[in-house]
Amino acid sequence: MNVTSPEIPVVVAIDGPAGSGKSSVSKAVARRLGYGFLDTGAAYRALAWHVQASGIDTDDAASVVASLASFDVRIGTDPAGYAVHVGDVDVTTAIRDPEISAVVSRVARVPEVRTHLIELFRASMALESRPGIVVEGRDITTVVAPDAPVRILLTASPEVRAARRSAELVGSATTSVGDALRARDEADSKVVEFMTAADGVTTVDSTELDFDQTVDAVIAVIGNIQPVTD
Ligand SMILES: Nc1ncnc2c1ncn2[C@@H]1O[C@H](COP(=O)(O)OP(=O)(O)O)[C@@H](O)[C@H]1O
Ligand SMILES: Nc1ccn([C@@H]2O[C@H](COP(=O)(O)OP(=O)(O)O)[C@@H](O)[C@H]2O)c(=O)n1
Repeated sequence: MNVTSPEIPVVVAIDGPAGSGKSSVSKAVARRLGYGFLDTGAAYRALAWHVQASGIDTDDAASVVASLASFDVRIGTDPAGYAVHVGDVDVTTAIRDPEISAVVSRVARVPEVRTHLIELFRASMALESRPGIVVEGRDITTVVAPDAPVRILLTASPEVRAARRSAELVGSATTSVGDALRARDEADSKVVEFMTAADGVTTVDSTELDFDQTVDAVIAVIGNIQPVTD
């Protein structure tokens, strides 16, 4: 019998550049461990969607900040039934559109946006009812949850990341996907550091690993730090 079930869920913090496998690997890790899963990038994407749906220019920072008042976002933490809603609209698929990818960095660079969303992430982490939660993004290991017991930087070479992402986008050439990823990483890097591991953060490089090997590598890092229970 488990009489020591923690009130505060164990946080596994994972950061990395676009296409490194953060969402898919984190979701698989969460499923295996019976943990929750929080995709923080989805919140920034959902805000970019909301801003565009409201007819606001994503470059107009003051209007983007004002739009936070009507930004009713819900991101589930069930890794098996992952969905993102803004109000009543299911935007799970729409926020993956390359059109959103092209503008999301513009809303993510606004300090008031980051403060607002970080509060939402911390509230969601605190409310998690499973024994742990895998939280992935760009600044989880450094800003959102710097005290997390497990902190990982998931990387892969730019060529491999572009190839993986273009395989998902039917009809997109690897070179144009690679250019778009590079441009987004460059824009995001001006706001948060996620290309190199901060002190105490373990790097998992998936360039030479297949998907299952990458999940195993992340589980191994978690297992090294805290006992993994069924
Ligand atoms: N180690 C891996 N080997 C092969 N494909 C992978 C690996 N990790 C992730 N993928 C695939 O690469 C694509 C991009 O992964 P994703 O999780 O969306 O990355 P991110 O969230 O970092 O942008 C997905 O189709 C995913 O299934
Ligand atoms: N913790 C985070 C997560 C995402 N983001 C922003 O949100 C965007 C989309 O994140 P994402 O994780 O969905 O992107 P992918 O790496 O999956 O393509 C990033 O390009 C960043 O601009 C952020 O600023 N901080």
